[in-house]
Amino acid sequence: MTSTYSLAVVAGDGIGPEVTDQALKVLDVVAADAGLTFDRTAYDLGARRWHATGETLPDSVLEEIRGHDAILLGAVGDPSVPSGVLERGLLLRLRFELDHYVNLRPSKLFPGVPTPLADPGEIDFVVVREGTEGPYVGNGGAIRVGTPHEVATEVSLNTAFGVERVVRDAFARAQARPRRKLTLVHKNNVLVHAGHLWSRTVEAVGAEFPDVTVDYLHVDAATIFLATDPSRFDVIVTDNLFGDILTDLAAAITGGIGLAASGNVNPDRSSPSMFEPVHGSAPDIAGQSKADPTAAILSAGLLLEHLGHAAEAQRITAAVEADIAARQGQPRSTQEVGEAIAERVAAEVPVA
Ligand SMILES: NC(=O)C1=CN([C@@H]2O[C@H](COP(=O)(O)OP(=O)(O)OC[C@H]3O[C@@H](n4cnc5c(N)ncnc54)[C@H](O)[C@@H]3O)[C@@H](O)[C@H]2O)C=CC1
Ligand SMILES: CC(C)CC(=O)C(=O)O
Ligand SMILES: [Mg+2]
Repeated sequence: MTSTYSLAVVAGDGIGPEVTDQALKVLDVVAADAGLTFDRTAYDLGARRWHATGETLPDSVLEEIRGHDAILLGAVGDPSVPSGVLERGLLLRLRFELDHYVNLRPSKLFPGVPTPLADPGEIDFVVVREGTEGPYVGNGGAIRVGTPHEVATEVSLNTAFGVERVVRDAFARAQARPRRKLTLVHKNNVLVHAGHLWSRTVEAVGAEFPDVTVDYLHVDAATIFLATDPSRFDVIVTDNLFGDILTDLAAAITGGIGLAASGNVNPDRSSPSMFEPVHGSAPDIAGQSKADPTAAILSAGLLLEHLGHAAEAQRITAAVEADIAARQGQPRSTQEVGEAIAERVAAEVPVA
């Protein structure tokens, strides 16, 4: 198995660099024990570069990044930059250009984690969010801007090809899990064109996975069940926008946004997959060492798993789980949390 990987690091804005530093610290410990090498290239992309050059993601940089084995991203977006410039021009461009059509967002309630739910039950599900289509493709426009007669559209794009490939991925993931259950979340009572495409696709692909139980929820009802009965979920497959919203809620019920990891996966491996926390750049706490780096650290674990190092990924999960169990609510800095998790990983017996 390959033991040297090239890793593109896009730390980004706000708390992005703070949490990414800690993720790299933990990754280095695991890598050293496992005999893995990550040749890292840091990319200066985000608000600073935009202010200095007007660039979000130059083509040449995109091509360089494309040549790596994987990408670790912090977060993107800054109040000094018009909303959408970096989110669309950098983050979404990476996801679209690198064909990250599976946005994988696991949610697990670790023992000892405070949750706002009185009776959470066992929470362990994964959201498979479509990553390259939906309302995020920029299929819209505006006329008569700034007038009382302004008209703005943002049309959701859903293709049979795009829906089928992500649904197929979600079924495969459901089949590999003990409960083998897949829930389609959409709004097919109102968004009938896109919704019916999703429903028909789930029905057709589902015929190839007879041992996976399938159900359906409208997205509004899904939010109810995430708050009242989250243990009913195993694999959720949904579109780009619904998945974005549902996974912030999923984070909130499983200990908070500081714990939620994600992978922007290209299952075909035709380009590098990108791993990042679910959260954003959190300008309200940036530069204060208050950010929880756990989500970034767990995202590095997802990166290891994607590269075929499941045992090493599990070492990170175990160290995080132990750290969370030991948290007594006392405030710790970003660096302290990262250091504590790195120490726990180092103290574990490495897998032979
Ligand atoms: N993947 C990405 O790069 C994303 C970027 N964004 C961008 O980030 C900027 C801020 O967006 P918001 O809507 O405020 O979402 P956000 O996720 O950055 O912050 C929401 C709330 O969660 C808190 N928070 C986030 N991460 C945390 C952490 N690791 N530890 C402790 N608290 C944490 C923040 O302090 C804030 O109160 C915007 O420019 C937005 O477009 C938002 C989401 C994802
Ligand atoms: C900033 C958005 C483009 C992304 C987002 O909120 C997310 O992927 O969770
Ligand atoms: Mg989001």
